[in-house]
Amino acid sequence: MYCRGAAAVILTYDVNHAQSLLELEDRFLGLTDTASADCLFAIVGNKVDLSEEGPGEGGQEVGPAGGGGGAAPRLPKQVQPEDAVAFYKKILKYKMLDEKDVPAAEQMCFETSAKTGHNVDLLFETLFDMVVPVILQQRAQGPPQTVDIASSRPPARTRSGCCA
Ligand SMILES: Nc1nc2c(ncn2[C@@H]2O[C@H](COP(=O)(O)OP(=O)(O)OP(=O)(O)O)[C@@H](O)[C@H]2O)c(=O)[nH]1
Repeated sequence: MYCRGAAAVILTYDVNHAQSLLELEDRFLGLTDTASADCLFAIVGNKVDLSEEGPGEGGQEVGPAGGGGGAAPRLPKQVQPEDAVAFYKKILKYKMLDEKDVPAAEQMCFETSAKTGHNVDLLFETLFDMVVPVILQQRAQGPPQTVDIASSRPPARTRSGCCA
């Protein structure tokens, strides 16, 4: 229901939890069936701030200890970028889309941290840069997909009924 007519879908998993990527495929991919035919898909591995290989608060790389300073111990990263790329390619297959007609997998797979903000702006700016021109073009070309009830005229009064 939420995906109906969607121009872009962001599928998010936890980089420290391999099962979360599998669940995207098993449980959530089918939910995108009602998205628009040329819908864009972004695959987002979140919570990189918790993983051993992830960036620190300022975006710098840190070691397994989490950069010191009492930070939570880092977790071994369970999902690698290439796993996300493979999942993106599975989506294209599922949607019967040709790789030539869609943005490259590497462009649509991100690793983020909602906690530190790492790559969050990049994710949304990349998607908006792709989606907004498409939406503007659709609006310019076709009739609106919604009905403006404020502009519709009231039905003409007709005389009817048993006493008319
Ligand atoms: N460290 C860290 N915690 C996060 C991040 N994003 C979300 N969380 C935390 O993860 C928990 C679940 O976040 P939700 O936004 O509810 O995500 P969800 O997909 O509904 O839940 P989960 O499947 O449990 O991750 C919350 O405690 C969040 O604060 C992140 O990038 N880094």
